[in-house]
Amino acid sequence: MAMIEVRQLTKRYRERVAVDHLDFSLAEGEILGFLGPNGAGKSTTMKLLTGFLPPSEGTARVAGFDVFEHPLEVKRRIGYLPETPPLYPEMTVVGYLRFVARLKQVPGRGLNAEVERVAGLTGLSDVMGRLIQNLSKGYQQRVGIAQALLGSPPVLILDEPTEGLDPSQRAEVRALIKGLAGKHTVLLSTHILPEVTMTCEKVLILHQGRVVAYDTLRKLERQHSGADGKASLEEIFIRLTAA
Ligand SMILES: Nc1ncnc2c1ncn2[C@@H]1O[C@H](COP(=O)(O)OP(=O)(O)OP(=O)(O)O)[C@@H](O)[C@H]1O
Repeated sequence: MAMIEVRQLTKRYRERVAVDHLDFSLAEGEILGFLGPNGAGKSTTMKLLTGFLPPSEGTARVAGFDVFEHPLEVKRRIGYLPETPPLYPEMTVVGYLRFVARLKQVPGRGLNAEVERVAGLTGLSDVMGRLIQNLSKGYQQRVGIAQALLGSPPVLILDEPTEGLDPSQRAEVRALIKGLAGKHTVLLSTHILPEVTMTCEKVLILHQGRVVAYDTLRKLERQHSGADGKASLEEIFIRLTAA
């Protein structure tokens, strides 16, 4: 069974078509690099998949549940890092993570251990008592990733998870995401193409709401290679999103 299955998914904001008859699916344990220039429709697709927005047309299923018919079943199976993480700046890191864990119905007895587990994974253990508003942007981003991982949901939807991180934090988060493969199904949106090359086997490139490439990275590179050798993901991206 596909863990994410999107069929003819379409979203219009008045006359603007943000997502245009999108089709893709992800098998269990796959990581899909979800790419596209600014305004291509990535965040809108992620909001449709997580039930934050209703579609204009088409269907989306997560773990076999229709996103719009069974929103609670879907939300229980998804960890979502939106473009702007939903943080409460006046809370401490530990207070916030415990709060989200309760919202996600992590059982009371295992709650502290689960908070510690995600804090360890995201490198937050040393800042648990600090107020979120006093953390650097990179650490705030880690808190956003940590809340998505709470409860170990089978599907993770990460909208630019390394945004605002410095190069070493970025490498850490990349390794973390790579480590999620196999155990979690991950939809990963990013503008950092080497990140995709390092973490994803499969890539989907959106342009003006439509799919312009959807394949394994290896096949795309082969397909776009010329006499001068193998095309890089960056070259492929620029070529397909130029118009
Ligand atoms: N609430 C809204 N009302 C009207 N138009 C919107 C709304 N949200 C997004 N759009 C438009 O829909 C299109 C897709 O936007 P979206 O944010 O999904 O793109 P994106 O690929 O995530 O871009 P970025 O990489 O800049 O985050 C854009 O043209 C955007 O202006």
